[in-house]
Amino acid sequence: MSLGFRDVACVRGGRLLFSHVSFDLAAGDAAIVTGPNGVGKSSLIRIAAGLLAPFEGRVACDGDKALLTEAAALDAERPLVAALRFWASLDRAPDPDARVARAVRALDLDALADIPIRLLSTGQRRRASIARVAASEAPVWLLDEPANGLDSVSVARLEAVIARHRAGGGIALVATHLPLGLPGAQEIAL
Ligand SMILES: Nc1ncnc2c1ncn2[C@@H]1O[C@H](COP(=O)(O)OP(=O)(O)OP(=O)(O)O)[C@@H](O)[C@H]1O
Repeated sequence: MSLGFRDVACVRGGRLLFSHVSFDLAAGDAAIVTGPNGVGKSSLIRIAAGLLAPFEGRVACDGDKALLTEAAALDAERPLVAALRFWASLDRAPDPDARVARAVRALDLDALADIPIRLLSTGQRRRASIARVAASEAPVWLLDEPANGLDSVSVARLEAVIARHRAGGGIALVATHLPLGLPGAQEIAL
């Protein structure tokens, strides 16, 4: 699996946000996208996800992708585990229930399993969204500000989940303005 940007430029609303962004990520690699508000970090993640076309350059991705953005992308009315199972059952990987169970444990969400998404706190909902990505077991994770709203214990859990993903050969591309421990990650400073 791999994810590569070659001389990628991004234009939004007629304005050039960045250009000549190149990087290559292979199995086990991570990159952190940094820069001030409005520089284009979320836009870069959306380009990697295939939701936004690059203005110039090329993006190559070999492997299924899982995307985390500001929106939880979980059914607000469903209980947490049911909402996660909905997505997990659509993934290519086998055994959705086991994948959800592993992700729920990793994000310490067991006690909230039956609570509807709409009743979760900001940080709990963010942990649920991270669990959605983790449960997908997709090889390429695209995470936009995953640490937003998390307390320090949850940030440590997020770091551990990403580390395990990489140890299993996964790739993580992470936009963040908060410090995040991703050992050996490349920095893409916009
Ligand atoms: N759909 C759009 N149409 C026009 N301009 C847009 C659109 N979406 C985003 N922009 C602009 O693109 C610029 C970059 O936005 P983006 O969300 O990628 O930045 P960011 O680096 O992630 O910012 P932040 O740190 O505040 O999250 C901003 O000036 C924003 O207003």
